[in-house]
Amino acid sequence: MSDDNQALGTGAQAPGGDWSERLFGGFRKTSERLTGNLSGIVGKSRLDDAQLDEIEDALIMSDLGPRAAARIRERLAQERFERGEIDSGDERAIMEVVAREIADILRPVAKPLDIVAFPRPQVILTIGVNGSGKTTTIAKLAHLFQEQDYAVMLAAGDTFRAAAIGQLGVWAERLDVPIVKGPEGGDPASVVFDAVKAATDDGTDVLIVDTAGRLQNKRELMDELAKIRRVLGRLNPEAPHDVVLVLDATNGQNALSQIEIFKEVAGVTGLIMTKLDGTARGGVLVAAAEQYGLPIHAIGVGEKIDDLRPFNPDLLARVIAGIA
Ligand SMILES: Nc1nc2c(ncn2[C@@H]2O[C@H](COP(=O)(O)OP(=O)(O)OP(=O)(O)O)[C@@H](O)[C@H]2O)c(=O)[nH]1
Repeated sequence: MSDDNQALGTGAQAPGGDWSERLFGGFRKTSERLTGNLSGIVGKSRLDDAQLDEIEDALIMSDLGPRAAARIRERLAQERFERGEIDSGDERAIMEVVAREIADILRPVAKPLDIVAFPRPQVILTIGVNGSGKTTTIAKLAHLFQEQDYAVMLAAGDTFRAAAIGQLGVWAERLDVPIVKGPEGGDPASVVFDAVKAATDDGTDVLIVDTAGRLQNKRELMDELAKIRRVLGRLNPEAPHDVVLVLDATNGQNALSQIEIFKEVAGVTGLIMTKLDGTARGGVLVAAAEQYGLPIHAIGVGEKIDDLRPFNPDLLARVIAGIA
């Protein structure tokens, strides 16, 4: 088992330079944007109200969202009050405060996806718009659970597009995990029914279900998910145990409206944010945590099978603030 995946399962930080280097590399653009936005402000004058306003605006411009920005501003104002004056020229001291508040925002939502369902299988429904990285994330999760010695099965519940079924099939073959699929245009609920039956009969620990993410037709999506839930419930009243929304960080604030919609139509129980590598919009992770308080299970920082990282709030906060 790799350190990365062990860490994801336990929520702890894995040792080893490679792990952190890749995480830092992934978040480089986000932290550069944040520090870039702030560097024109801090160090200019005393940390007065006007400057705090500018810092708040810069945090909003860095995708952290108005609520997190207001919290950070408040914390800076408080520290200035308590400690006398934060030297505004001391960028490091300011970024330490920023990181502390971000960590406080992220800590309550850090929750690894643990396999605890009894009876098995634990059914994880994955949802998200096309292109969010859902299929890749399913593969990464399957790999992670395999590494933890769980028996994994996939269900190709996105019967809307042949490509989606095919892509998941390729991953299943590569990972050597069984997959249950139906014909293109078939009934997703019937695929899910077959999958739960097969997983139960085989003593599978985790069943990861792909679903179609057609947000353009909310009603249809809602009906489809409701039907999947009904069918699942018939076989196992506890299922689905998890409804994981996969979000693409490069969508920035749009990712937040997706949370809003999917929460309403699908009863989201947790988030995985992907493509945090190579985007300057990683601040949206903080906005999502602050606004919705939904558990964040992991983050995607690349296209490779082990590019799913644990959600480590303290480390992430420092990485985002550029002081890790
Ligand atoms: N850089 C980066 N690319 C990613 C990440 N996760 C997924 N991708 C890529 O994003 C693209 C879309 O990923 P998919 O997994 O196919 O997304 P999907 O949501 O299933 O999309 P559809 O197949 O269109 O339904 C692929 O090229 C993936 O390799 C990530 O964390 N980082």
